[in-house]
Amino acid sequence: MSEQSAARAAELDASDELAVCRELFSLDKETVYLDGNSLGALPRHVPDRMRDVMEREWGQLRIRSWDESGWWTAPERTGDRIAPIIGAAAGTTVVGDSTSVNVFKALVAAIRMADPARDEVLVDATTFPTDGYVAESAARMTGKRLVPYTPGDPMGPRTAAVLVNHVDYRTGRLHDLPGITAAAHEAGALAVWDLCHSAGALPVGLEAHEVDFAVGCTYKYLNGGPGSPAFLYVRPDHQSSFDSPLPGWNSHADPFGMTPDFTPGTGAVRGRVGTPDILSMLALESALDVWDGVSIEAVRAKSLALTDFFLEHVTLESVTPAAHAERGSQVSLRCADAGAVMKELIARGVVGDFRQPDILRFGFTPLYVGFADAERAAAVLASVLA
Ligand SMILES: Cc1ncc(COP(=O)(O)O)c(C=O)c1O
Ligand SMILES: Nc1c(O)cccc1C(=O)C[C@H](N)C(=O)O
Repeated sequence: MSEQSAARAAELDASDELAVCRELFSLDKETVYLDGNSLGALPRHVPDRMRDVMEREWGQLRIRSWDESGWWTAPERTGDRIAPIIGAAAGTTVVGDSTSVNVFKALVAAIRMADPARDEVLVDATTFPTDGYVAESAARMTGKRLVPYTPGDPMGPRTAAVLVNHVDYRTGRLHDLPGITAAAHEAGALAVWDLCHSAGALPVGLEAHEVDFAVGCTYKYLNGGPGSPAFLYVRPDHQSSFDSPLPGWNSHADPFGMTPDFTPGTGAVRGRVGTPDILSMLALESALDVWDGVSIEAVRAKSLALTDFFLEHVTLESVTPAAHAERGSQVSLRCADAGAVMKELIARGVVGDFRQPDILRFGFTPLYVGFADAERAAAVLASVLA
């Protein structure tokens, strides 16, 4: 890579308003970390917070912490921290369970909300596998037919609901959330979005686009830590009719009434099921501090600039669209022997990942990845390929 590229990267880093955020994360100089679309980096302050959670809240206060340390309300409170990042209002988003489980809740609830005469459930033809598996089971359980959906396909009077990944995990293609949601509504159907690869990476605008349900994981661009709980969004005007297929005592209007009959709670709590995974939840809540004062628009602008820069400096074929409107926050390159090439990249300090059959995937997390990282990754890739 030329000195010119390095100088250009330095210039871009110098004028980057988000560059200061990198210091908030635990990273090492030897590594270019481009796998935040799989597991986000650790915000430096989280271990101290977790020490306090373990030693004081759990160790000393024990059971009292459900109230006194706010454990009981952590799912809604943490949901309210995520809501502005995905363009949602307070009280619409709850944190808990995995994305897979939340896909099940959202999709079955959407099917139950649709006209029962509608017999088709559409699922993104290139979906991340778990959504497809869950959708197949949800369709089978509700007596519907599962139909693969490619954005642009018509929806009609048979469509009950459509489930789409906002950003394709393999190619990094950004799907048209406003357009697909509007098309679903025009056809009389409900739209469910999987935001795993867009939450924290780009503006989503759930409320503005009247999305019915959305789910997403928090361990990628939201840096919640391995296996941190997912989120579930229910549109405000659907909340009173949201009929969760997994009602549990935590979604009951009066959990400690412990009555045999189920009366759903109001608002976001309906999306809860059982006892929340408090340690992971509180690590996530703490990790979200890095978003204080950060706008998702600034994150998007830097993400596009970073991926543009990287694309300009690589020679392999990109399967990630060149058009900004169709690009998430990753670059996926087609490469012969991609598995072995990625192994070598990692050995040389550039961490991305490999996806079957021939994809090198590089995730760009604007809060901690800079232009010098992109430049070094492209240079190391060129040397591995040579
Ligand atoms: C689009 C998408 N949906 C779902 C998941 C995973 O869901 P879970 O957290 O339940 O494993 C991932 C990544 O693992 C993903 O990329
Ligand atoms: N959730 C993961 C895990 O538990 C282990 C390894 C990777 C993951 C991932 O998140 C993969 C990711 N969703 C993907 O886009 O491929």
